Amino acid sequence: PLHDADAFAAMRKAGRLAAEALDMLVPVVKPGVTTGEIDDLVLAFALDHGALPATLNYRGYRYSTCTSVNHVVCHGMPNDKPLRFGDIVNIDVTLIVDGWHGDTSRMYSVGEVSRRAERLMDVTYESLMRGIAAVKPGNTTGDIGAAIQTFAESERCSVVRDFCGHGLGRVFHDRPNVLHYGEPGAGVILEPGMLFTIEPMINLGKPHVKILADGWTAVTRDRELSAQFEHTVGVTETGCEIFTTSPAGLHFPPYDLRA
Ligand SMILES: CCc1ccsc1-c1ccc(O)c(O)c1
Ligand SMILES: [Mn+2]
Ligand SMILES: [Mn+2]
Repeated sequence: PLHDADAFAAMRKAGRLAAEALDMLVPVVKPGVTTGEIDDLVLAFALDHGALPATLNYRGYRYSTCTSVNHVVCHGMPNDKPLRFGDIVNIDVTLIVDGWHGDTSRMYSVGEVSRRAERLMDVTYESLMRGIAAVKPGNTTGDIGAAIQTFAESERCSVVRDFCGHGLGRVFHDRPNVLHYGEPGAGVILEPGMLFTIEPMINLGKPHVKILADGWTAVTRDRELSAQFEHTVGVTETGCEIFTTSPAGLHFPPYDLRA
């Protein structure tokens, strides 16, 4: 049977709103703004649109976003520290719309950033898109991970192993786990109707991560830069549909704010 049309319609709505929240932040993310202010804006955006952030009070996490700066790999907590010229920051938003989850994250450049930071963000975005290109019925989650790992490592970057993509829908996290590394043909066979995220974290240095004393913040052990992009996708009869594409075409930096 065709994949569940009602679920896809609901996921399009949730995914689009989460992408619009990230678009809204493009003119906001600049030197001097704090990640706490960014978090407040996303909560207000969600409430203004009748949505709720999925991370708020999720497993004791008390924020509407994750804001992961420079060598923070993921789960960076919003705080009162101003972003600095030259920082790169991942902002991760999951919005619940009519009970359905749209989960997406993007990188933002604060002012201008180094060529190596630019290259890392480009490699990470391309890694995500290579993973998405592997999504079609009959392929497996291992094909997704192998595509990401092969490309990232061909660019002399490394893949974080400690966190993975995940099934979602009316719940935030479900099976299958979607690893960002692995062997072709391994894992779960993809079928039309499956809903999951792909959210590779790519490091300039070694893959190793440690969790800070706050119990959330994951950082690279070697303190080298890390980047992440995340999309929510649905498997169709012929491939997949990306639910979290930027309606404004603002996929990755440097966003041309001069426009
Ligand atoms: C901070 C929210 C959270 C807490 C435990 S895992 C997690 C999280 C954060 C971003 C995500 O994209 C995700 O799938 C889970
Ligand atoms: Mn996310
Ligand atoms: Mn996720």
